[in-house]
Amino acid sequence: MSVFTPLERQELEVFLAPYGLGRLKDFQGIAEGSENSNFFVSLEGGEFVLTLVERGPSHDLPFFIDLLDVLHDADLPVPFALRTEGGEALRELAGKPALLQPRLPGKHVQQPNAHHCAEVGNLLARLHLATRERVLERKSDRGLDWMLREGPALALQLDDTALPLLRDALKEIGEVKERFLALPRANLHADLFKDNALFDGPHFSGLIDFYNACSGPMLYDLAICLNDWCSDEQGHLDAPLARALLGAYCARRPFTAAEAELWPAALRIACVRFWLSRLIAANAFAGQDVLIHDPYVFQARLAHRQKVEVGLPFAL
Ligand SMILES: Nc1ncnc2c1ncn2[C@@H]1O[C@H](COP(=O)(O)OP(=O)(O)O)[C@@H](O)[C@H]1O
Ligand SMILES: N[C@@H](CCOP(=O)(O)O)C(=O)O
Repeated sequence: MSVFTPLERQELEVFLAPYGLGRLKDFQGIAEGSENSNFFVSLEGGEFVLTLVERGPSHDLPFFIDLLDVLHDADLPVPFALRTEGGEALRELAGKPALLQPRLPGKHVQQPNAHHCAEVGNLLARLHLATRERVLERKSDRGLDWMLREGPALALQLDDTALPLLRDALKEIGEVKERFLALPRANLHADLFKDNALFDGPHFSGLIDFYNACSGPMLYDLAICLNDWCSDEQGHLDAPLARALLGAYCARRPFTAAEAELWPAALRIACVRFWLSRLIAANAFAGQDVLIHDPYVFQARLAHRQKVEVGLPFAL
C-alpha cells in the first residue's frame, strides 16, 4: 500500500466541512499511488479524491492548481482543486498540503490497443495546444540537468551491460541538451503512463497525477508517453501502437523538422529519466511497504531505442 499518512474519520470530517458538500459517507486509502497519500472520499455531494502531498516543495503547488484550472477550462478530462466556500484551494491536513478534487470516471487500461493509443495521442496534443501560447513556467525537478547530475553516481551500482548503456545515454544528453531544450515548448504532463490515464469504455475519461508537470519541449512529453503506452514486454517499440499514437497527435499538432531529427534522442532521454528515478526509489524504499517500479524495465527500453524504427510523421 502507499498511503503514507493515515487519516482518522473525525479529522477528515472537520477538513471537509468548509466545502459544503454534505456529510461524509465513506472514505478509503488508495493503494495504487507511489508518491502521495490518496483517498477516495464519498460525500453526500458526490465522489472525490483527497490528496495529501508527500513529496516536493510545497511552493510548487499553486503551479499545479493553476495548470489544472487552465486545462479544466479547456475541457480536458482532468481533476482540479475544489474551492471551499471561502475560496481556498490549497489547504492543510495532518500537517501535509491537501487538495480535494473530483473523482473522474473510468479505469486504467493494462493492455492498450491502437484505439487507446490514438486517444492518448489526441489528448496529449490537446494538452499542449491548450498551454503553448501561454506556458506556465516550472522547471522539472527531474530534468536534463538532474539526469546529468544524478546519473554518474547511480551508474556505479550497475553491471557491465547496463553501465555503458547509461554512460552513452548521459553523453548524448550532454551533447543534445541545448538543441533539445530549444524545441517548441508548452506545459507537459511529463508522466503520462498507463497508470495515470483512465478510460471509460473506449473513451479517454481522465488524466491524473500532475505532480511531474512542468514546462518544456512538447516532444519530450510525447516520448515519455510513447515509451510506456507503445512498448512490449521486452521493451521493443510496438510499431502499430506507436503509429496510432503519433498519427493522432500530429493530426492536431504537426511536427517540426527539428523535432523529427531529435525524436530518437527524445525517446532515449525519456528512458534515462525513469531508469534513474526508479533506481533512486528502489534504493530509498528497499524493504518497505511502498510500490516500487522495476528500474530494469527502462534499461531494457533504452537498449531497444538505440535504433528507432518508428520515425515522426513529418511533411517536408
Ligand atoms: N481524480 C481522480 N479520479 C479518479 N481516480 C483517481 C483520481 N486521482 C487519483 N485516482 C486514483 O488514485 C490512484 C493513485 O493516484 P496518483 O495520483 O497516481 O498517485 P501518486 O501521486 O501517489 O502516484 C490512481 O491510480 C487512480 O486510480
Ligand atoms: N510513472 C513513473 C513514476 C513517477 O515518476 P517519479 O519520478 O515522480 O517517481 C514510473 O513508472 O516510474
